[in-house]
Amino acid sequence: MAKSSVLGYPRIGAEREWKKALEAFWAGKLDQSEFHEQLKEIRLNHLRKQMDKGIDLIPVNDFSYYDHVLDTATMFGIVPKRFSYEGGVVPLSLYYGIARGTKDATASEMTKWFNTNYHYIVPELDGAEPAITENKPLNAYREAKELLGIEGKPVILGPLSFLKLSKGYAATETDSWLERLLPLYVQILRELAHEGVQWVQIDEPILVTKVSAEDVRRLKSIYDSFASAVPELNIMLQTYFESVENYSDIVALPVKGIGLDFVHGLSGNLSAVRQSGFPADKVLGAGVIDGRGIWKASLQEKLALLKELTGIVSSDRLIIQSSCSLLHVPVTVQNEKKLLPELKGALAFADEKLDEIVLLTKADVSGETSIAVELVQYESDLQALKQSGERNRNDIQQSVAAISAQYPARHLPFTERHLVQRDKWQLPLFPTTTIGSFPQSAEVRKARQLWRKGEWSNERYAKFIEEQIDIWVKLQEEIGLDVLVHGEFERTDMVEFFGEKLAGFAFTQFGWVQSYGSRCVKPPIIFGDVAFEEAMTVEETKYAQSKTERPVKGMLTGPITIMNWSFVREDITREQIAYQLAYALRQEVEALEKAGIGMIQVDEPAVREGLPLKEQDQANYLQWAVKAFRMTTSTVQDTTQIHTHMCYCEFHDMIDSIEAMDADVISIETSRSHGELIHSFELNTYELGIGLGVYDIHSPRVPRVEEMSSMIDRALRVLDPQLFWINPDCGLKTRGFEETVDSLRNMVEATRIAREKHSLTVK
Ligand SMILES: CN1c2c(nc(N)[nH]c2=O)NC[C@@H]1CNc1ccc(C(=O)N[C@@H](CCC(=O)N[C@@H](CCC(=O)N[C@@H](CCC(=O)O)C(=O)O)C(=O)O)C(=O)O)cc1
Ligand SMILES: N[C@@H](CCS)C(=O)O
Ligand SMILES: [Zn+2]
Repeated sequence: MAKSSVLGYPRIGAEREWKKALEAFWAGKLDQSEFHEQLKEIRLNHLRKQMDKGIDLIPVNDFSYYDHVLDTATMFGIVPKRFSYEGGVVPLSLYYGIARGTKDATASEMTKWFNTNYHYIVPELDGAEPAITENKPLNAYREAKELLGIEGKPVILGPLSFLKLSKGYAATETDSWLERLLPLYVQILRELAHEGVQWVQIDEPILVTKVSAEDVRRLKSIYDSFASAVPELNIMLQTYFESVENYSDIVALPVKGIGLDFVHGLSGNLSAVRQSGFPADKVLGAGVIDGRGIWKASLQEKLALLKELTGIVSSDRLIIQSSCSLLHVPVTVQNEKKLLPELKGALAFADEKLDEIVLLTKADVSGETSIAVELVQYESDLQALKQSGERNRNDIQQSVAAISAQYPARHLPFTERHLVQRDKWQLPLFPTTTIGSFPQSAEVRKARQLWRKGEWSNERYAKFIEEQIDIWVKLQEEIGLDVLVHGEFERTDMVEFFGEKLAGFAFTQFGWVQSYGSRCVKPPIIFGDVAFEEAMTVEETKYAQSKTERPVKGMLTGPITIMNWSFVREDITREQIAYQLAYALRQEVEALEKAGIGMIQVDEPAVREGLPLKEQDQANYLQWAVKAFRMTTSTVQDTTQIHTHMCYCEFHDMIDSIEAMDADVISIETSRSHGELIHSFELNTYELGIGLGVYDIHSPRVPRVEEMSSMIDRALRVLDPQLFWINPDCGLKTRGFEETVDSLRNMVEATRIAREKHSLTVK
């Protein structure tokens, strides 16, 4: 008989109690033992929930105090050299220091977890002396067993993925690093086996990306050594987010189970299983319930899929599970009270996905009739959404089809636009600017809360926002910035804000997901056709511009980012959704221009994260993503300067596409990866305006002038000084007031020094 499982459960809690505990601890409002107690309570609640729902194999060690990749690194004593660490259990202060930076040391780089909006802390191997500091999976297993009687399934990030996601070593050192790490993994697994653990889930998501022959060899040697060290342990080699490359090598590995994604890797994995079969001595972890989407599954379709799979793998060798960890979806639909019934009826978050998994397993164990009622209910819920008027707006569909039939372009090419814009704007060498947001202080959030509750009128709230703009326009002038912003005080989140004003979106009340550390996002749901209804940003931008002679940049979130940071409908393609968004946002760009705003930034930080994991799908995605950006921005006059901004990922492999977006200026995150992006510009030419972020905004640490000067000097060795801008890495909404002002003052000072140094050499 099939069993049920999930690959991981959200950490944050239905009311974000995890986030609140972390932030209270950091703020000194919880002492360490209270903090541990609160987190334990949250962890146990999550395990209890899975047990009560009837999940057979419940994951443990998926919980984290910040991030599971950081946990793996610290479990092996891998701590960046710049922190003082002399071995042993990594204390919480150091753990959070690595993640968030300290007064004396910068934080580790943070980057996207594959193609999701979750960010992990990149382990730095350089100079590390790996040694086991504590067996975290074992501790988690013991806790679940002793306190709840749960026979947990420890989850561990596998060695190949861990190495591939780390930095600080040369490719030629991969084998020697593997040799150092393998005995540690073996020791962890031995202790688990000794404890009587039955199943261990070893995550190797890297296997869905292009894997070299060398890596396949490494994979074999890793799992051979595990098999000979702990033959009694059932290892589920788990993959997710796409279909595996090298199916036949993977299923030949000496492990008990192979976990495959039959949602996001459906066609590849299913055809591999169909063509090559599945080994008779192994268990198939069938990821049939979407771990990162929010829609109810069609149980009928899932049963048909499972029927096909059980034709190849007998039920007793099948585990019905989520396609990936449920970390990427909100906790429960149950508390949502404000959604349209046809929408709410079609949603499934983490807890509802547990129900779906249990239902499908029940159908396998007791026959389809045992879930007959649910089968009918699910189909009727999905039908109701399909028929919603919001999904069937012919006017929008026709306009978007007409506009997207042509390839959008500005009137003049950049080289000519650049000259016209130089004459118009008369900016100094190395213009300084910021990315858009200024600190969202407690006062700002409180004001918004009061307004949302109806305790503040629209007028009072608008007045409050204007006061914030006043303060920051003055401050920006006083600090000496050249291109100002209004500060985005009216915005909760850069996606949610726009979604709330466009047609076709819905918003949950509690649908939070972890983005990085304690920071969460509440992705909007694009469930209908998207349309512009009224100007969204003109009032605040115009107001800020009225308060200064210096240019104020208008600030929008781009179509691809809005799409990638929302949960989207699945009845039309992502490309179609992107064009609908682009058409709506173009109307906002035009409204800003009409209101006299001559610099407009269209942020696209999430372009990279939407890049398909399979190389063969990437060019097509980039082609329509670039087209959507150009649809948004290309109808403006030549003198109007279009900016864009990107952060949070590696961009070196997509510089050509970034250039094809044809933005007059891009500001791009560089500093947290310690300038690695600059190296890419040594290899690629980039001939549009560019500001490389000169300081990391994720850390409360105020960067020194010399640090920024050296970033600037390094960048100017490879970039055209005439096209170079100076700015922070990203928006400043998460920072405090004083550190922001001090950091910007230092940035302006570093710019002054650079201008002095370079003014003679630049014509
Ligand atoms: C730039 N990034 C973004 C990503 N994805 C997005 N969708 N948006 C992004 O901006 N992905 C990549 C990066 C990730 N970076 C961040 C940066 C910062 C945050 C963040 O600060 N998140 C906040 C929540 C933001 C928000 O919507 N705040 C609301 C308040 C909501 C709230 O907490 N309300 C309280 C009551 C009010 C109070 O007393 O504070 C409640 O409901 O209890 C607002 O401003 O009104 C966070 O706190 O985690 C996320 C990703
Ligand atoms: N304009 C946004 C971009 C964040 S990626 C901000 O400044 O917060
Ligand atoms: Zn950013």
